[in-house]
Amino acid sequence: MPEEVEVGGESSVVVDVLVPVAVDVAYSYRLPPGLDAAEGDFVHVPLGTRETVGVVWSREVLGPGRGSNLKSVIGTVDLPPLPPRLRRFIDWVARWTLTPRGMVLRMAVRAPSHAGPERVRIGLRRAGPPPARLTPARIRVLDTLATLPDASKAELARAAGCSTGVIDGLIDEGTITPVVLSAEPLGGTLDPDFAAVRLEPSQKMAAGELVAAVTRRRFGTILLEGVTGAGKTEVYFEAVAAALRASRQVLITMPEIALTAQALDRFAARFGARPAEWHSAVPSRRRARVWLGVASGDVQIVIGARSSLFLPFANLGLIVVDEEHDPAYKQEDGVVYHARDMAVVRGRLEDVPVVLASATPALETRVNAEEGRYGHLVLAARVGGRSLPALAAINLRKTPPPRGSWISPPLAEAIGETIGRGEQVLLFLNRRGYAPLTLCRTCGHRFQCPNCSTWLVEHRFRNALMCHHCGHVERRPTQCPACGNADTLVPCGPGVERLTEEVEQRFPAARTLLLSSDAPGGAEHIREQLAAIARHEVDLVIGTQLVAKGHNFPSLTLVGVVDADVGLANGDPRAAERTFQMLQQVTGRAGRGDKPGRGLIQTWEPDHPVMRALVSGDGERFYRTETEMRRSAGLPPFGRLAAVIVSGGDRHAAEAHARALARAAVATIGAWRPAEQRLDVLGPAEAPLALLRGRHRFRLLVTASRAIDLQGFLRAALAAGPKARGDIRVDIDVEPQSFL
Ligand SMILES: Nc1ncnc2c1ncn2[C@@H]1O[C@H](COP(=O)(O)OP(=O)(O)OP(=O)(O)O)[C@@H](O)[C@H]1O
Ligand SMILES: [Zn+2]
Repeated sequence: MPEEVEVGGESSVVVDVLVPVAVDVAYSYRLPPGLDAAEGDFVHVPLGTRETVGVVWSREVLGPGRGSNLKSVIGTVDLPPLPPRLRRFIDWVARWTLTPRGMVLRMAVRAPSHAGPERVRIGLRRAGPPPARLTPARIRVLDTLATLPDASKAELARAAGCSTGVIDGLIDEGTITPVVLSAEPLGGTLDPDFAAVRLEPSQKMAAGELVAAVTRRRFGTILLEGVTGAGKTEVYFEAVAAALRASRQVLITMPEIALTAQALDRFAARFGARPAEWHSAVPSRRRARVWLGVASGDVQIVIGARSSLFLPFANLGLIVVDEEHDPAYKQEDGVVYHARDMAVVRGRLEDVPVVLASATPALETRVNAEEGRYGHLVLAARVGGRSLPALAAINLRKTPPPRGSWISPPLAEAIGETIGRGEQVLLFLNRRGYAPLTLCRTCGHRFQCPNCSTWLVEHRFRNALMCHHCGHVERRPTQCPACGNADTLVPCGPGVERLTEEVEQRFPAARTLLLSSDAPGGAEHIREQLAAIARHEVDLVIGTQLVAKGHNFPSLTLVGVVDADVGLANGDPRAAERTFQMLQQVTGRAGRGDKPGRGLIQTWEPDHPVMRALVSGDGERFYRTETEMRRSAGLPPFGRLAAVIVSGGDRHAAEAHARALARAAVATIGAWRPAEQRLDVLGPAEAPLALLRGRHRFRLLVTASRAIDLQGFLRAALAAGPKARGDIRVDIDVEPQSFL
């Protein structure tokens, strides 16, 4: 019984409990006699007519007679308390993003509610002699099983390229048998000295700085910038080793799930065991175990996607944000936050160093380093004396591809040469599917998404037209729905599927592989494919941005960028920076092994500053001009930006609300803008994606000097505006990365 509660029940303990729903306040509850809960504890509380689990955010003793009108806490929950630093982080993120605190809490506590035994896995093993009748499919299954022991039925069928029926037949004959496998361990003991690499002098210097930062145990952000293939990973692994030696936990974030998978293997090679993995594709029971292990300190290292920032580390010692420039670090739905920026905040609250690693840092990060807010370590050359790939532009105006194809003669020639030498080629096109647009040759009808203002993308393998924004799918008809003519529908423009078709026609002898995030089989399948590329079981890889970053394919010597202009056309202020980073990354996959590499960039605009910077290798100049442009326009990081997106099912209602909000915001400016400072409200304007998932969208943009309290202003402006009624929704995006 808590000591503050007198037996007579005169004074009482009141706790403020934050619940994981869309509210900002923590509700007050009375602790009934006999029950105690401290700050951070999980408790059952009544909420309206139901019961929910929340977290005690604060606790106080009230004088006699007070608090008696409050509802009581129902009971405590057997989970480790949420550490105070994580609670402060949740408060911070909520304030920064203008999200109700309960929503941020929800990201942090969703996992442990799924605790329980992990589902047993059933794997297959060879059990008896081959069957009397051996078909080609059966032989494939048995061969595949020899290399994939304990595979599940679905995995084996996919890897062997047959139906599960073939496997069932082999089970019936007793050749294969299913076995129950125990849950995978969370990760073995990591050994900081398991397989240390001999670092080169420049790596050694950088690693020394990082190790010193880990040993100091103080917050500080360090940009680790090194050209592609400079060996940055090995460098930050030294910092990880230092944290392990000091018995402190490490968080390494990756922008994409496919990258975490590859990182796990590399990690195991260096530290003797795999760290824990954390992202949406990890089964929920397993995620619950990781969450609990992180809270108890048993899990030493987590490699995860952005949501891993909200894990309850008991004893964090280091955060590494790999590929820190990657736009995928921005979460665009639910709580809208930038994981790289929030990693720096978490590091500050935990008082631990944060390492941002990239070959092409975000302009913001560069400026932070130049202005001394971040430390800056540079690896100027590739390891092992390897040279960076030689880059050249292919002017599509001068040497266009033949009609109906996408590979220009110079690129085709280079591909032929490279494969002829027994080396690998990567063709990069950042467009999923077969064709980005389908139209009727007779009447000009274009297939549009019924819910979004976008064209439907043809996916030929699935025989479907799909919307990449809302997931709408329809069958590709044989007749035009507008004019009724048969066989008049034509695909326009290339996607990776169409490019693959061309490649297979033009290089029939090459072993070709299409790597796309929407292929069936998910992360595990992609991991197998990446490994097959690294083992040189493939000559020609066609891929979207999935292959652009982080990977190390030793035999790859030619990267062809099929359409370098794709990302430049939209009105995004970061379009040039993004394109530069993406092309630098993808061409940086070439020449990482023993043979030198090259990159050929197909473009209609060879004189564009981005292409010039790439080809001349003068990234510095590009960054300088971009930085000056941002500075003179007052754009981030030299000014602040927030987008307010008003949406609703009814176009007029959404527009009217956006206008009223804009008026209220403009009327609020005066009170928030000190003399000499800039604070402006622009719009509303119809969003470029005017219709998304059936909702009409209008955007306001708020721009301000750095010194302005942008969040304070937004809060005041929203409070002064009309209440959102009906299905009208107002979403705030602080420091937007997307302007759609
Ligand atoms: N000191 C070293 N000695 C030998 N090999 C090394 C050394 N450092 C790194 N390597 C190897 O060089 C390759 C490239 O290193 P790494 O992947 O760390 O580069 P990176 O800078 O992270 O590249 P990117 O930014 O392009 O992903 C890897 O195969 C790595 O194992
Ligand atoms: Zn859609």
